[in-house]
Amino acid sequence: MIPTLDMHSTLILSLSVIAVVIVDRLARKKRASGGLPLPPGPTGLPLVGSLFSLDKRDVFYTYRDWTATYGDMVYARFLNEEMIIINSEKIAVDLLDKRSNNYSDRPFLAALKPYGWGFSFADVNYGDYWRIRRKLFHHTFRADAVAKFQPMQISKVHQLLANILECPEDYAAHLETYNSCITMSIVYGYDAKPRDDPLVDITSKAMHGPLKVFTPEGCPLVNAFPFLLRLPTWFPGATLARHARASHDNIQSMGVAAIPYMEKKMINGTAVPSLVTDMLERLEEVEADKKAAFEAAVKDVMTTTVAGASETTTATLLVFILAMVLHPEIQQRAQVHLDAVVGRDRLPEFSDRELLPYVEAILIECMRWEPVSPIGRPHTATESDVYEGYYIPKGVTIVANAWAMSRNESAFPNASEFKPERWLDAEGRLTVDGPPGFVFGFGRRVCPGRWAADAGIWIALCSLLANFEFHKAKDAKGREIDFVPTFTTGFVRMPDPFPSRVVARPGFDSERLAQWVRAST
Ligand code: HEM
Repeated sequence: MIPTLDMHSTLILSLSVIAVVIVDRLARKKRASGGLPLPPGPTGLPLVGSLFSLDKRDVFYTYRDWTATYGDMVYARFLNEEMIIINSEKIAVDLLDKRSNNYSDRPFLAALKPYGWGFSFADVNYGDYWRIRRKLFHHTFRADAVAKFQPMQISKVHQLLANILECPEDYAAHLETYNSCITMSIVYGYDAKPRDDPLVDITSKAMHGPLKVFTPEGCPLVNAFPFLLRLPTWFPGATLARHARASHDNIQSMGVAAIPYMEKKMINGTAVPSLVTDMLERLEEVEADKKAAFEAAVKDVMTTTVAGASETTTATLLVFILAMVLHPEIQQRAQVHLDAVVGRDRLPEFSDRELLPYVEAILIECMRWEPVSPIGRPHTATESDVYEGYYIPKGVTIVANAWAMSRNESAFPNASEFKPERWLDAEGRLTVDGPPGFVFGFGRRVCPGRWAADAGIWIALCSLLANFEFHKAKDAKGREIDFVPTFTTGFVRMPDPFPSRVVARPGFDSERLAQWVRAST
């Protein structure tokens, strides 16, 4: 949510400037469209467009509701930003996947650099600058490279189980620590403490908050009034500038926090394989005059990785716990499967995965049921285009509404229900080989961290199910507390805290865990 802005005095002046810009842009578009119509959409108000029609918390509801009136591809304007919202997976695939040479760019975000997020290759324009960074990232995170992280992911899962045994009510914080520890290990080879680790804390502080300004309703506002980001922080009403400065400082601290650790490890020869060591090996092959650019790209990749991984995986595991609390029968059924395959005298391993289709279906259904990235990341059209007779203007922001796609009743009957069986045939075999495409985005910008994410989520989900039960919390009279789930807002959406109880399954305690861990190493 955008911080409340004290900007009435500047608003009128700025609106008149925008009015000129809008009139000019619309006139140009009319001329360039060759008479073809824009996709249908709400008319909106003069100047502000449809900005005030959006759901205050979750814009994807409004976007989806527009489908009933305007169809699956909706054109809307927010201030001077034009947007095409895609509510169907087929259209998203047709445009963002099949015509990815035209739809791989990102829209301009005025807040990006002032907030300290200039490092993020997830947000830069499509071109060589992005390509170099994505290639470096891919080198460490491609499907056939991530298996090398499995032993580390297993050991972090053991820590997660120990943390939850010790303090079950703090499971959300333990999940966040689990994911941060994995990311720190992959990026820096850093062995984070299971609790209160300084580097994890710095990272968490840097990641929380700024994501909320990079929202579809936030961006047009900030893009239209970029000077608000640059006001002196002492200026009355300079809330946005203060937020930006704080975020910038936090990102700076995060960027340098791991360096002393890495230097020490390098000097004494104890650095473990990581993205950084991978990159340093490659640095040796880089020509002298290109080394500085390569190092800059590596720094961007490191920080983007930490950012990309920061909330998404935790959010998915929280959705899983929510689903288990709401559906005890599904939880029990999964535990029967787990007990049959893993037994009750060891911890789950990656090699169990193929034998656990029901657990796999739970994971896929978690990702479909409440997509943690409900509107993905915006793309933009590099050149004007035509789709099914509609004109798509160059530079228009394209939003693929994953949440609407997850609610497609013809693909997912009773879509708002959590039903792992939708991914299984009558014999209990999986009918798909992964979550639906909209979960991880589209085309050349599709999430490149999905294989690492998938492994980290699967082993945690499986280990938690095998060893804990998830229930609704009880009131003073011992009755279960019913609740309606609510979710955070922003690019990453996760369940708000809900009344729950996590208890170890019979026979599982710290002694047993220590025994199993010893036996598995
Ligand atoms: C459940 C977990 C995750 C989900 C649901 C998710 C989802 C997404 C989505 C929807 C996008 C935008 C795709 C598009 O533009 O169409 C994205 C981009 C990205 N993700 Fe993920 N992600 C997850 C985990 C991760 C992890 C663990 C990492 C890092 C290790 C990561 C790194 C990135 C990066 C770097 C991009 C930007 C790609 C680019 O612009 O070229 N993600 N992710």
